[in-house]
Amino acid sequence: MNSKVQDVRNSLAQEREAAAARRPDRVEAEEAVRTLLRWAGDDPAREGLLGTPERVVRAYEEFFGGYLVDPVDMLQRTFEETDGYDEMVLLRDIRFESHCEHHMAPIIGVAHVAYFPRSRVVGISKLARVVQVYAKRLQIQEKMTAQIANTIEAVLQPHGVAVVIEATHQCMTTRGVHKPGTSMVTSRMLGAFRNDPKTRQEFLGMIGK
Ligand SMILES: Nc1nc2c(ncn2[C@@H]2O[C@H](COP(=O)(O)OP(=O)(O)OP(=O)(O)O)[C@@H](O)[C@H]2O)c(=O)[nH]1
Ligand SMILES: [Zn+2]
Repeated sequence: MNSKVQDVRNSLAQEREAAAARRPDRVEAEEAVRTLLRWAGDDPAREGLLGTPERVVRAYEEFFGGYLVDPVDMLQRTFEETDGYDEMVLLRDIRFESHCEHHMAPIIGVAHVAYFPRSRVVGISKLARVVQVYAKRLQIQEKMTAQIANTIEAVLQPHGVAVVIEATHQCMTTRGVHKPGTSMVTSRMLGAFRNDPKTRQEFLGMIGK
């Protein structure tokens, strides 16, 4: 395993350990939901809300399940019999749901992920899985974009990686500044996508930009 991958792995393992140490138990988490229900002005003891803390805690396990998964593991199985395929591989319109770390409001959008294989290719679903792992955490879009690209680069060591994310932030559309219809676009280009304008153009053309 190369040292970049080892670095990514070590820091992820440390994050997971720290997260496990901080993690409250389920009873404590459910109590926190009751507190928020009272903060919203409602009565957690009324019939309709009795099961809500348990449901919210389960929903959180789903929304934030990405902390427990190692994205490096997902990219370990690669295939070498490609008959010399050395063009771009692009997975377009990977829909994702995330949550912003400022308001814990949904971020909903699509990611486009491309890479230029060196000698090995990865199962295409794994690119979508990497997006999903980083989405299922509290995020800002810039960081999520960089994490996806950096992980693919570190593990596959391709000639280049490009990630573009377009998303709607509900903290901007349903509260605060209230601007429905806005979307945020971020990109991270590495290797050939950063250095070669033609490659970058080809990629942007393929995702309709
Ligand atoms: N750069 C970036 N900003 C984000 C992202 N998600 C949410 N934000 C912004 O984070 C900022 C947090 O700003 P604050 O002023 O601390 O929070 P606030 O008082 O709730 O601000 P408003 O949303 O303007 O009401 C807001 O401008 C959000 O729009 C993201 O993924 N990237
Ligand atoms: Zn927000």
